Amino acid sequence: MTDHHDSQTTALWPAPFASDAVDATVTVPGSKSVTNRALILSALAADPGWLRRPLRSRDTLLMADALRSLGIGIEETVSSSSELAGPHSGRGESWRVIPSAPQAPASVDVGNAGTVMRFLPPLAALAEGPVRFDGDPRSHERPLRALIGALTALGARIEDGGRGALPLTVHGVGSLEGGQVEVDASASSQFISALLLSGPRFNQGVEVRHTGDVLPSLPHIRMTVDMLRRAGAQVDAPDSGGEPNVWRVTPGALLGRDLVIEPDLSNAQPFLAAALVTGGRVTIPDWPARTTQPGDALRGIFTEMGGSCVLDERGLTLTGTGRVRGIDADLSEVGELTPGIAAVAALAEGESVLRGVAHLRLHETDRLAALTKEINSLGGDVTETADGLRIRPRPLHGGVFHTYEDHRLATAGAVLGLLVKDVEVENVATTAKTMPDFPDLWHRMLASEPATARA
Ligand SMILES: O=C(O)C1=C[C@@H](OP(=O)(O)O)[C@@H](O)[C@H](O)C1
Ligand SMILES: C=C(OP(=O)(O)O)C(=O)O
Repeated sequence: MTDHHDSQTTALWPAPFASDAVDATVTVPGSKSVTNRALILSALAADPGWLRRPLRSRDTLLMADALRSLGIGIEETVSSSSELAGPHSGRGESWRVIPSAPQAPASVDVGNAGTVMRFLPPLAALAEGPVRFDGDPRSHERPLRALIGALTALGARIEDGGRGALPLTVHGVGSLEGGQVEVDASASSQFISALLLSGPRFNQGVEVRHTGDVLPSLPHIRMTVDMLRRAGAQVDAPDSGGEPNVWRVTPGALLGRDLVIEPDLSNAQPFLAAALVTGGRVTIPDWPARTTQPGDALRGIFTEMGGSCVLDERGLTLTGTGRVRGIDADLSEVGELTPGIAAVAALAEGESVLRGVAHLRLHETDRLAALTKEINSLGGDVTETADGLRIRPRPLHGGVFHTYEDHRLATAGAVLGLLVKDVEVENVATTAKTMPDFPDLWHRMLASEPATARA
């Protein structure tokens, strides 16, 4: 939770107050997690592939730029064809990825993207020469030690000054031996996803054994396994009859694919929350019938908190009654949903306890400390527990909601502002990490125009 004082980060956005129940259709942009996995898998493929309707945000542009600096071709095309854009979106963007062996020397800016700082070092180990990684000040504090240790055990040489963190340099020799490795991924599931994604290209493939006592964000590991299999990789996983806590990827070529990126269901959260807390109705088009995205759990969570959900050919529609119930929930599988759930819980009728999310202290900011401080500064009653938050609703008042360069803090502040007059969200532009159009989509939702994001 560091404070920043330049003019952009201190700019205040008056969060719109909802004088009526919202009633809107909101097309949300593509999934960050799917886009960045698709970029890695296409970069490692044997032939060119396409990403249709990729997310274009800070995290995905950083990934694309990093891959380009490693010699991978990524061409962006915009088409007005409604076929590519989908029925609800006016434009369609496609990225064509032309794979090649990763080139060094290269330099990678990871920003504050967990997916870039974790998924790219294993791929960089396949280059011949040094690849330097650095990023925002916060990236130096985010966990990386267990991944550095695992990659070193698999044959990579990594120079990190013993910090176990960024900045670091991966010195590749053109290939990586791979094989069996142990990793404690209790700080981030992304360590496991990182090793698996490049695993098909290691000489011996990879067998990853998680040794920690907890493992967060399991759906994100399932997403990795699912996308690897769709790209032609052979993967054994605990879910498909394998040993618990062990994942195995066989060496082999990956297919270049033509992939339509699903909407980001975690970024649908603030819009669904708006329907819930105002007693309105919001439809998110193109909600997938089957998905590994953790945001799909919102259907159950927001139903338990008082909404009702219908998934049909129009997409997912959440209808609220205006009454919001507190919840006692283990969010370890869906940690990235915590800030949005905390905002709704602060507006509920009863107490909430959110558990299983101690690792959020090492996300974009210390999310448990930030949510506690900011909701309490508006008059709330939030206390941190060892692994989460206890939230007792109180009448809230306006004030500045600081966001600590965390996109999900900014969207949580916007949800509070719907029911609390005069909330000002500091640095709403930080939503650009995963949803640059957020302020526009939010205003359009409130104006009850069907809102359309850049696809
Ligand atoms: O693999 C991914 O795409 C992600 C995994 C999760 O990370 P952690 O396991 O570090 O929480 C999640 O919070 C993050 O937003 C995206
Ligand atoms: C934790 C998150 O991001 P990252 O990919 O940077 O870990 C998030 O988006 O909530």
